[in-house]
Amino acid sequence: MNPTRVLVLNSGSSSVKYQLLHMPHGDRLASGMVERIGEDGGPADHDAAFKLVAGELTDDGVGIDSPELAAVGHRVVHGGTRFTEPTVIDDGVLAAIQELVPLAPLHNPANITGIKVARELRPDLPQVAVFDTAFHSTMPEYAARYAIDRQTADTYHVRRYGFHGTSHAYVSRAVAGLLAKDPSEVNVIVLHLGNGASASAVRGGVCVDTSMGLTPLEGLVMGTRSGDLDPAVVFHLARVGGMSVDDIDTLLNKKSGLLGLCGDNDMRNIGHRMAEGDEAARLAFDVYVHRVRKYIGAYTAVLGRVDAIVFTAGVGENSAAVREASLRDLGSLGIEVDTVRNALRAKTARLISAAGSRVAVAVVPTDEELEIAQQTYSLVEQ
Ligand SMILES: Nc1ncnc2c1ncn2[C@@H]1O[C@H](COP(=O)(O)OP(=O)(O)O)[C@@H](O)[C@H]1O
Ligand SMILES: CC(=O)OP(=O)(O)O
Ligand SMILES: [Mg+2]
Repeated sequence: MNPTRVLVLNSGSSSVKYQLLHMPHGDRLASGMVERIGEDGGPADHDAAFKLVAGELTDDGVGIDSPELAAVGHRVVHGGTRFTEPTVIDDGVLAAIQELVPLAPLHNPANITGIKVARELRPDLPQVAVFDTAFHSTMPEYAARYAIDRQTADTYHVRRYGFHGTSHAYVSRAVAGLLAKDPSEVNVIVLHLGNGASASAVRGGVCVDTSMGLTPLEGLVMGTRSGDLDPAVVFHLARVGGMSVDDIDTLLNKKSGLLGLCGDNDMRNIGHRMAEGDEAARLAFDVYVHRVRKYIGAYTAVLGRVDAIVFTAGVGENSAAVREASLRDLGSLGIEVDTVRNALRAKTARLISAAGSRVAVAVVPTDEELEIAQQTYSLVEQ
């Protein structure tokens, strides 16, 4: 009997999640999560978080020691142009992931820590990297290129890479299933609204544009990241504000977005504050939603025909208010939401569009861990 279990480590900017899955069906045997890394009440950093995770993994029941374990699958956020497929990690691959740290400073170091921890626990197992950037590698060059000097861009690898690709891939395929269609038949706008947030335009199962860029800073308003802004804001803050490049980096990545606008990066708290008439929370919400609407309009034009808009990740799956405000009065684009369906709380994939809506609107819980497990298993099974 070949081993049929896969352990998945998914570390994001503020959390580490793990799951043990039984393949090929993907039944979940164990799971856990460490959250609020670097915040009050949470572990100080990803090293501390992985110590906690390693402790749980060596406990009875989770089975890091199990002979049934076939591989460990790791979410790796930045794969550059080199990694567009799931990859077995050797020292050369690890060094390449390390070289990409400047392009994903909040993420790749944590992914490397996870790889090292898993290697130490099970040096005998294949460790597989599944890259956030991979699904976006199919973007046409005119979508991936920034309009700057080509030679400079090429020398410094400056281009749109896109992130959350594992989620965009999973969710765009799942929504096709919900519509009883093959992924190749549907054009989808995916809105991954978590702590990090990104939109993508997926034509027939292939990504043709996405909102995140060289790094996971561009695009939508996020928990602590600004998303799109005039690049001259950076020069202005340096020249007139006297801020260093590192200060500005920290400002835009960690002190902006919802947090910068109203002091709160959690959409739940923002909802409570809005209910009490808090003006700053209302403005943060309005800025956030306005940006989502702009990307829906942009990707509608990019795709030409849109079959489905799908919301996923913490905010997208749970905030009926964000979904409602993002799609309000878009009947001219063929988008009509059923307010009752939208307000229902559920943990399953579901349609929330009105019966006559030309564009289907759906909520699909993302499952990056299952997607990583499947990609990992199909690589090591051969
Ligand atoms: N019930 C809810 N209503 C509104 N927002 C929610 C709810 N539950 C979670 N969220 C939002 O989801 C965010 C986290 O999303 P998640 O996808 O788990 O983030 P990440 O994986 O990027 O760390 C939180 O910041 C919170 O604002
Ligand atoms: C790429 C990215 O932003 O990831 P996360 O949402 O986990 O921070
Ligand atoms: Mg996430």
